[in-house]
Amino acid sequence: MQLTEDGHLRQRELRFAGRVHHVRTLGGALSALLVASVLAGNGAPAWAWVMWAFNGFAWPLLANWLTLRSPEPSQAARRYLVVDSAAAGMWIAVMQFNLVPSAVLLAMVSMDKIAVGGWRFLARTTPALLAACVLTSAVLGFPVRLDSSMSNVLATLPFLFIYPVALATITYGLGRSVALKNRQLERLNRIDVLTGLQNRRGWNETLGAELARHARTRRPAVLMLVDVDNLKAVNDTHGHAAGDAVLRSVSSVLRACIREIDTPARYGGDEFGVLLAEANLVDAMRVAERVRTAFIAGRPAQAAAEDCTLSIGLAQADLSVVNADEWLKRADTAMYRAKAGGRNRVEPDATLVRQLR
Ligand SMILES: Nc1nc2c(ncn2[C@@H]2O[C@H](COP(=O)(O)OP(=O)(O)OP(=O)(O)O)[C@@H](O)[C@H]2O)c(=O)[nH]1
Repeated sequence: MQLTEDGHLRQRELRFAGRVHHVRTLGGALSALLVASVLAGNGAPAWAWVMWAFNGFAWPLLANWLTLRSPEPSQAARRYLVVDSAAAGMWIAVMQFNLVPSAVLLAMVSMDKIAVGGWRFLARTTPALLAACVLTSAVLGFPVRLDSSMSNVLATLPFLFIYPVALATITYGLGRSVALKNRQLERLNRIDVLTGLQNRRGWNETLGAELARHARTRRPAVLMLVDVDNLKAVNDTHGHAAGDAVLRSVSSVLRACIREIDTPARYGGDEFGVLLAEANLVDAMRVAERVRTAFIAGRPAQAAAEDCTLSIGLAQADLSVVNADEWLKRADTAMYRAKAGGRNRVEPDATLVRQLR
């Protein structure tokens, strides 16, 4: 099933909300342990335990339920993260600033805000944390008991170890998937959608690399430029889809007629190219002839009806070819000679002609 742009956006928002939910559920349970150890040590009243149970175990479920019902889950998730910060501020005050649990709670709450939205998001949530902390402390009469007992420290350890590891695992996974998507995009940027061949951008790089190799090793290479004859007539008479079918059939012929080490590409609208590696002039002429005749043999009926054929120009790499543009220009000149000579033919560029004689 194909998703609309809105559908994709919502799915992305829901994935984000899902991640926030999992982290909050884990953080809620782990922080409940450290808060419980301080509450127990301080002989906290019943209302504190009710709030503890709600915040540690019911709030993650409620926040997730509200987030999923929201038309904008991502924004809702961020809103409830601000509530999390406020809750942390409140618990720090309720724990009477018990040093180790308070410091760890503050560090973890800050860490997940930075993981979600960087320092800006931390700055957005910190006022809520401070306000809740000051307000709660004021209501309780500003009690301060900094000492942390051994049981406070032990109850803090699971939060201290498990939470950062979980957060780092999620962050690493996200980083990997972004890197993977970037690589996919980079690949797609070099591919022609209609034919699946390399596009001009990718091919130009391939040509540059081949020229550099030639300068180093003097290994031969020939650039073959293929232009479809009369494609406009196919488009005009039989429609654009018929023209597309012709272009696809050219790409199939190219693939079928060349070797693994050769690189075919769609160079422009109805222009194709093949980099024939390790090929001399005689090899290249033979391949080009094979391409020309194979296309005629297998071309779609509409292409045959419009006398749609291939004009092919060849240019060999040599040391006077300084860059890919120069190489292409030579092949282009040869290809236009093929057009001028009546189309449906193969022409080598002028330097090759001299060698042939
Ligand atoms: N169907 C289709 N047509 C395309 C595509 N890209 C370019 N064309 C068409 O290719 C045609 C190229 O026209 P021309 O340059 O006049 O070439 P031609 O009709 O093949 O004639 P000659 O090259 O002179 O033999 C134009 O009609 C373009 O619209 C494409 O992706 N699909």
